[in-house]
Amino acid sequence: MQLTGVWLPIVTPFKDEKIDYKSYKRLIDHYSTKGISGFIPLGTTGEVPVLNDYEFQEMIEKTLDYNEKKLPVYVGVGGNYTAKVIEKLKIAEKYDIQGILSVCPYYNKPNQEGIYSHFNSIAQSTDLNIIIYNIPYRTGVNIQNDTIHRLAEIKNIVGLKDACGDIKQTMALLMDPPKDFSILTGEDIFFYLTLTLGGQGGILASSHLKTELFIDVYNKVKENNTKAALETWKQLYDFIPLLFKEPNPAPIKYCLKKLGLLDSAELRLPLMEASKELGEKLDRII
Ligand SMILES: O=C(O)C1=N[C@H](C(=O)O)C[C@H](O)C1
Repeated sequence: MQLTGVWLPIVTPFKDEKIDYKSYKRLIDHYSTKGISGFIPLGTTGEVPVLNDYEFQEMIEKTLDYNEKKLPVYVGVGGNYTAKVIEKLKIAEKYDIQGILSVCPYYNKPNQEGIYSHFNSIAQSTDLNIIIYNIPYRTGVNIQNDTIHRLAEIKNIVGLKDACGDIKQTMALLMDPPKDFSILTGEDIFFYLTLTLGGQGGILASSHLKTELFIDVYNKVKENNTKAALETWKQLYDFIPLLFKEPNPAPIKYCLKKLGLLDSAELRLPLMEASKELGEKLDRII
C-alpha cells in the first residue's frame, strides 16, 4: 500500500488555554476540499507534547467526527518508552483511523538495534499502518538507512517521514528505496527534490498555507512535468523557510489567524506566539 501526495500534520487550535474545536472544524472543512491526501493530527505541529491524555482522545474523536470519513487519518503516536507507546496505541486503535505516525524514540538515544526493536514491537502489537518518523535534530538519534530497510520489511510499516537533515542520506535512500514503501519528506524545503528523485510525497506543516501550490507541485511532478512543477515550486521556495524561522507551529498559527481560519494564534508553553518582527514579514507574503 502506497501513501502518496501532500499530507497535512494539522495544528491544534487553542483559545483561552483550551482546545478551540470551533476553529478545528473550520480547518478540517477547509482542507478537506483542497486536494490533500489525508490528515495527521497530534504530531509535532499539532503540539502533542502539551496535550493531556483526555485531550489526545478528544482530538481523535473530533478529527473523525468533522472529517466524516472523507480523508484518511493517521494519528501521531510516539514516545521514548516502547511499552507506553503501545499503551497509547491501544487507545488510538479504538477509533476508526487508518494508521499512526510514530517518531523515533528521543532523548534516551537508543542504538540501531534498539530503534529496530522499538518499532518492531509497536508493529507487532497492532494491525494499523505505521509511518516511522526520522528527525534526528529533534530526537538526538538518526535512523540509519540500513535500519529503515529492515523496518520496511515489516508488513504494517508502510512508510517513512524523512527529516533526517542529511541530503546524502535522503538521496541514498531515494536511489535505493525499500520495495512497497512510501518515502514522504517531513523536511518541507526538500519537497520538490524528494518528488523528483522518486519519493511519494510529503507530510508538510507548511502546506497549511498556499495548499494548492503544494498540490500543484505534486501533480505536475507525477505528470512528469518537472519544469512546470519547478515554476510553481519557485513560488513556495522563499516562503517555506519563513514559516520555520521561529518554532513550528507559531508562524503557521499566526498566518492562519490572519487568514481567518483560526480564532486565535495561541500556543501552549513552552512554545510562544510568533514575534512582531516575524509577523510583519509574514504579512507581506500570505
Ligand atoms: O508535525 C509534523 O508532522 C511536522 N513537523 C515538522 C517539525 O515541526 O519539525 C515539520 C514538518 O513539516 C511536519
